[in-house]
Amino acid sequence: MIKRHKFWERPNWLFCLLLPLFHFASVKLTFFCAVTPENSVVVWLPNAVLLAALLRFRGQRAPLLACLTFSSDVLANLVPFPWYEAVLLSVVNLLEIFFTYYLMRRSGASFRLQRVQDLVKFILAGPLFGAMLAGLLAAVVLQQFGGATTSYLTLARVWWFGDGLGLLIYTPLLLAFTQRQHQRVRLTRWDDMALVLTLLLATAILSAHGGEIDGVSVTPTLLLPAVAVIAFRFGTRLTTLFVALISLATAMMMSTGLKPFGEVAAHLEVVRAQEFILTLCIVGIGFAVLLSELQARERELESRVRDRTRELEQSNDRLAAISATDGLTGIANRRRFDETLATEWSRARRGKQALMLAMLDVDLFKQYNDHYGHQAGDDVLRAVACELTARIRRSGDFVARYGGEEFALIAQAGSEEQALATASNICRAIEAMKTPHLTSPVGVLTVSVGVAMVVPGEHDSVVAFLKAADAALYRAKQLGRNRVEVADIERRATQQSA
Ligand SMILES: Nc1nc2c(ncn2[C@@H]2O[C@H](COP(=O)(O)OP(=O)(O)OP(=O)(O)O)[C@@H](O)[C@H]2O)c(=O)[nH]1
Repeated sequence: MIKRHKFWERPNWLFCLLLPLFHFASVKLTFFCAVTPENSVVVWLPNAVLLAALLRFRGQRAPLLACLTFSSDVLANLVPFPWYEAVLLSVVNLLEIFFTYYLMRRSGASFRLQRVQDLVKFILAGPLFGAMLAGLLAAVVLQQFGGATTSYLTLARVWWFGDGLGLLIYTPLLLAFTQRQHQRVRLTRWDDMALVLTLLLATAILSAHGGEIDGVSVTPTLLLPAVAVIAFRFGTRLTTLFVALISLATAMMMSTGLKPFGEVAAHLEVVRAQEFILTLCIVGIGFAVLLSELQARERELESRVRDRTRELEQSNDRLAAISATDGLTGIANRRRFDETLATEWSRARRGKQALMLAMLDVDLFKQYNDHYGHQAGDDVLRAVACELTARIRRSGDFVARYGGEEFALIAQAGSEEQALATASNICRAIEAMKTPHLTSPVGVLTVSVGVAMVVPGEHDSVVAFLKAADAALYRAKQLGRNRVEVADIERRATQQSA
């Protein structure tokens, strides 16, 4: 099985086999509906087959496709015309299609015909100029070789309109059914019924001899509002199909002598039918394409707004992360620390859990800076931050740079002993880094730590908690540095050297 999207990538062998068959059938169908002695037809469908193929495949294998449809055109024309006339008329058809294709390429129109501007370019290139050229040439052939009795201008006009309408109706129809539509129309049972009723109404109107149904005067113009509603409700695909069916029905009724446009001369009847179908096309297909373009623009706008909102959210997230991060060490900053402490405080209070806060300060850091330089001081702060982060074990634990050479650790601790052990470990870990500090009595870089631990109660405050940890840190400094002091929150002094 050839997949649908693959099938439409390039004209493959299957397509090349089907194209002339389809083209031949379309010529036969069109002749079946021929109404004038010169074989003038209301709508000439076959040219749209090759044009749609050229547009769909963007001109790939154009000579091959042209040869295939030319052969089928000549073959089908051999029945109503002598061979030289059949060949000449097929050449005219080919010229029309390639001239249209050339004009569309030159105008830069998208071959998908899904925007109004592309549809307008297509109408100018095909139904207007391409079909007009064919009409002027075909009328010469019909008069010179076919011995047609109708005037040259009438022949040219009927041919032009027939070809033009064929291109106008069937090219968008064939393209619509061979390419993906922006939006799929889901038909309800009511929609199906409305479509069938409209087709019945159309049949009744077209078979009313351009006159009356049960005393009510009706003309085919009555179908215009119906086609407008179809375009509004069902999109390009179904509208072009509907217009194609109506045009086919019109031609067939004329060919069977039903005279939907009243008792008028044959060539005048063709002209009236063509004008009616032209109006139907402009209203139906034009409206459908306009609506589909507006809907596509709306979708594009919505998707752009979605993209922009996502970008904005991402940059907001980035900004939030930047505003919560310390630029030098890359860990959380004071602002984030304040937020986290407040959150953890509330959580611990709700869950009646113990909360531990450790404030760390690098010892004799001014002297370190003075001795090793500010840059080396920065490196040390980064190294301490790195070590603290590595020491965090549980997911709820949190480390921040509180300011200057001071850091803070928030953690859940089961007991005061645990909190003390954690702080002591950190203290020893920093000393174990063995960062030379010649102006310190220890000879290496050390930190002092003040620890506070509490199960937050109703009368406790986070500010007092912070102050207690700070006071413990101050005590650690006073008592000789490189040590841990535990805050005396419940008036129980605990002291431990690191
Ligand atoms: N290199 C560097 N130094 C900083 C930074 N922030 C603060 N400092 C320095 O840290 C030093 C802190 O000095 P002090 O408050 O006197 O404390 P200390 O020298 O560590 O003495 P103790 O705390 O009593 O052990 C000052 O010299 C500040 O300039 C920083 O981001 N980078």
